[in-house]
This record gives sequence, C-alpha cells and structure tokens, in this order.
Amino acid sequence: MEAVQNEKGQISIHTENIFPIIKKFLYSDHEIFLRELVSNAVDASQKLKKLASFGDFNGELGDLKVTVSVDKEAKTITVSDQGIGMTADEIKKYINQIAFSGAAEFLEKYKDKAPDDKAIIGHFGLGFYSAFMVADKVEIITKSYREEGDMAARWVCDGSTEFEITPAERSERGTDVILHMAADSEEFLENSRIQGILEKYGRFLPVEIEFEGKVINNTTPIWTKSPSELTDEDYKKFYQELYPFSEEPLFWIHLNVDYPFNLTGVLYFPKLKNDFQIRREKIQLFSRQVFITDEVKDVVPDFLMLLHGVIDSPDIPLNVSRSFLQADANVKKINGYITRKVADKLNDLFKADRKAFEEKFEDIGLFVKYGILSDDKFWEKAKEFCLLKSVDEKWSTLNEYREYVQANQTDKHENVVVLYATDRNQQDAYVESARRRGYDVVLLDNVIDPHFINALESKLEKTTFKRVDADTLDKLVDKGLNNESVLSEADQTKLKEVFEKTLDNKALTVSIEAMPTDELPVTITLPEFLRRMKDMSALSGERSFYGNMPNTYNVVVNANHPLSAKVLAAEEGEAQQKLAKQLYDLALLSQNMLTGADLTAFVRRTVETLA
Ligand SMILES: Nc1ncnc2c1ncn2[C@@H]1O[C@H](COP(=O)(O)OP(=O)(O)OP(=O)(O)O)[C@@H](O)[C@H]1O
Repeated sequence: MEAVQNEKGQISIHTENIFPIIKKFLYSDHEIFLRELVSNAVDASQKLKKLASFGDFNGELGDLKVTVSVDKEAKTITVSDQGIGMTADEIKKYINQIAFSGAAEFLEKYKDKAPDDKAIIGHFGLGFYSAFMVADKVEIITKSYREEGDMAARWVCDGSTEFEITPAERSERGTDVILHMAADSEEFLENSRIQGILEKYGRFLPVEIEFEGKVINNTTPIWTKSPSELTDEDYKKFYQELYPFSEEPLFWIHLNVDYPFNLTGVLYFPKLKNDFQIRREKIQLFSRQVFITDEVKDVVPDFLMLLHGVIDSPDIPLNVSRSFLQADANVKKINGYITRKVADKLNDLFKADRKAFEEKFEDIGLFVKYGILSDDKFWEKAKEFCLLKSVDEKWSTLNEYREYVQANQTDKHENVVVLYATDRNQQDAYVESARRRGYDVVLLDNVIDPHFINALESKLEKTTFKRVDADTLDKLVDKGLNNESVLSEADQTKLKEVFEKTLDNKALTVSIEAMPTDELPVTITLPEFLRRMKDMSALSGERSFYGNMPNTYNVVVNANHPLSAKVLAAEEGEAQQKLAKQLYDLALLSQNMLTGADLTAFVRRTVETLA
C-alpha cells in the first residue's frame, strides 16, 4: 500500500459546473432578476452622484432616470441607466468574475469619505447573473463616465462560460442591459407583468424608474426623511400609499438607529379591535429602499406582526436561508430594539395624554396583551400602561386597579381577587350581585384574555382573577366568614335531595349554601379553572383534553332565601318538584342558558301558575 503524503492545496471550482447551479438556485423566484438589474442600474446612478459630491466627477449629472422597456417582437427586456457605466476592463473585472462585487469595492474605496454608506445596494457580486434565470443571451452595452470619448463596449454571453467583448456605439454615459428572453420565460414580456414586478420591488427606489413613459416610484419615502421634516398628514398619506383604501392608523413610530446596526422605518398601529384577522397589510422589509419581502417573521417579534409599515435595514442578510436569519445576531438585536421602541412609544402616549390613550386602548389592547404574553422585556414596560376597564367604563392601570379593590376584595389568603365578566349582558345578574356587595367587576372580553389573565396571575403578586359566575360571591372572595343558615342540617339535606331529584342530571352538582337573602334562590356557576382551560384551548384552536371536557355546572341553592323554605314546605312530590324546577329555570334564564323546548315549557308553566 502506498503511504499517504502530507499535502496542502486549493479546492478548485469549475465554472462550467458551478454556473448552471448559480443560474438555477440563486433565487427561488425568477422575477427577482428584474429587482437585481434595476438595483444595479440604481447603484450605477447613485455612484455617479456620490462621485460628483466628492468632486471626483465634474460633468453634467443630467437626468439619472433608469428606464425599463420591453420589446415583444424582439423578445427582449432592456434596463438602461445613465450611471457610471463601465470600461471594457471594468466589465472584465466586475462582470466576468462571478462574486466579485464592484459595489463592495466601491464602498471599500470610498469608506473614508462616506463611512457606512447606505446608498449602494449590491454587495455580493452575484445579482447580475440572475439575468440568466430568464434569458438565454445577455448583452451589456456600456460607456464609462471616465474619459469623454472613451469607447463604449459591448459584452455578450449566451449563458455558457464564454463571453465576447467588442467595441460598441453609445453616445451617452451609462449602461443598457439587454436580456434576450428564454422561451420558458416569455411571460415576462407582458407589460403588466413587468409593471407588477417593478411596483413590487421598486416602489421606493431612490432613483426614478420609468416604465412605459411613467415613473413608477416614490424616490423619497418618508422613512428616509427625518421625523422633524414630517407632519401627521405625511405619515397618514404614506400609510395610504402602502395600503390603499385602508382605515386610518391610530399612531406610528419612526424608527431610526445606526448603531450597532442600521435600521430605519415607520411602524403603524392599526385598529385591531378584537380579532387576530389574517391581514392583507403586512410589515414590508426593505434593504436600501429595495423591497425584499413582507414575510418578516424572523426579523420582527411575533407580537409586533400585528403592526403595519416598513423596515429598512442593510444589515439584515437577505439572500440567505431562513434558519440563518433566525440565528443572526443582528436580527436578534433588531428584534429587541423594535420591541423597546414600541414599548417606549406606548409609554409616551400614555403619559402625554391618558384620556386619548384610554380611548385607543380598545384598539391596541389586543396588541399590548399579546406583547405581555410573549415578551418579558415588553412586560417590564407595559405593566405601567396596560389598562383594565371596569364594567362601568372606568379605566385603571394594573397597579391602580389592585389598589382600588384591595380593601374590599382581599380574601382570607391575602389574595386580591379581581372579578371579571366576559359578556356584560349575559352575565348581568352576576355582575349586579357583585356590585351590590360593593365589588368592582372588570370587563375582559378579548379573545386573548384567558391567556392574559393567566399571565397576570403569575406576574402580579398575590392576585387572582375570577369570572363573576365562577362561584357564589362568598366563595369568589372568600373572606372566611360563614353566613348562618336559617335551615337546619336536616332541612338542608332534604332541600338538596329535592333539587337532585328534580334536575336528575349527573353533570350538575347541587349544593346548599347560606347566602344573603337578597341573592337569587338558585345560582348556576361554572368553575373558573375548567372554564378558563376550555377558553384557552378554544383560542389555540387545538383539540385538547380540556377542550373536550363537558361543562360541569354547580347548582347552588340559597338556604336563606324564603323560597327555599317554601320548597321544603310544599307538598312532597309533584308540587315540590315543580317549584324547584321553576327556581332552577329562573337561574338558567338569568344566564341566557334557557333555550328551545325548555324555555317554551318554562313560559307555559309560568303562565299556568299566574292564571
Ligand atoms: N448597470 C450597471 N452599471 C455599472 N456597473 C454595473 C452595472 N451592473 C453591474 N455593474 C457592475 O458589476 C458588478 C457586479 O454586479 P452584480 O449585480 O453581480 O453584483 P453586485 O450588485 O455588486 O452585488 P449583488 O449580488 O448584491 O447584486 C457591480 O458591482 C458593478 O460594479
């Protein structure tokens, strides 16, 4: 056997093998070719502007517009610019060497004059080759800005690894990139298709893009401006530009950071009401004003996806895979930054005008609560401005509310009991009973509230939430005081038996309690724990253990109510059961639980007794 020799060397790549892979897999979406070529044209124009500003170009800048045109007959798409152009040598350097980016080189060269320059889009040196995803021949005709009279050059490549450079005719500085479209990509020769792609990716490019005689973009979208230059109207107008025909946003945040990463943007708070609708309006992600995606899942924290608007960051790696994006340190920092900014903005609004904030809370409550559930850092700030609304429309912060009810609603374990209703009308009987005792009731009717309540119980000290109909009031706020029962033990047992016999339902648990005489004779309650678990599983949409559990209601008979004594005094058998049944049905009725045939029978029986 031959011994293995120590050896070091260089891995080699054969262009003819790698080229087809680049062409095919560079981007999953073929329409991206236009984004890349237009971005290059914009770059070429921006570079010229930069050179002029550094004094390295003294000629006429002229009209730096980029033009896109389609020739259906010739089956070509042309992207033209009046930017810096290229000499034949530059073509060899920048175009012939795949993954050698002239943009990166330009930035490197001018980094002292323009550190952190955000105006240049390209940096991978691959974008140009996306043209071969859709074209089987690509031509470049270009003339450099450098020396007047310098020869224009023509470069042609048919997608093989061979190219040709020849002298060409071009009177003005700039570049035309001409794509001879492949047979399987002729869809792109439709004007409407090109218009659509340009509008999608190029709406906010910084250099004018003309197609069919019309400029398709707004070169100075508001996120590129300073907030001090902008009025509320500007922000609202831009919102309409992003999402035509949508309802006015509530307010917005202008993001602007350049250390430790670059990010600008405007985030709008929409009116969310009470639902997690699938929204058409999404946050749009840009990189140097080029639209990248509206799938911002990994860049924006989950709960902020309810917001609308734009984020522009050159620091988000765009041409890489999802998993990389999730692990990217910049992306994580961006997440944290946006969360902080949003929390600060809400806090400012709260402090500046409490009344206005309360009015908006109906619309942003869902968002704030979702944020509290998903992000501890957000909670740290949001606990100061997250509001609870009493059934009588009074708003309080969590702390204010706790203090407000503490004196009257602390149970024997020193827990402050927050009573809540999820439906003011349906639970009216319970709400009113609670209020008669001087208890306050908050309204928590948002889809997210079962989860929110759970989170609050773990975050707030010694605080529990109980729905008004989860138990009798003495048990809801259990102060350890026992009401005296006017009925003897024996009578209580007898009363219980009468009701059990009358109702004859295993799912109902009958109990006798000594309650004040002004409480209803019979109350129906559904234990807090079970109901909340069911609500939570309903929201998550999953079939779960709790979701499938039947409701087990408690039927609580008030031993001290005069009608209880009347039941006991009635003639055993039909008369007694009729009275018990009537009291039970009244309890059902007060909770909107009496329906259909049972309701009809109840009405009939009642009419008979009145007759
Ligand atoms: N229209 C143009 N005018 C002048 N130079 C151009 C033009 N198009 C391409 N170039 C030159 O070719 C280089 C390579 O372009 P390519 O699109 O492949 O990469 P990039 O723009 O640098 O980076 P990215 O892959 O991120 O787009 C550019 O950096 C630029 O120097």
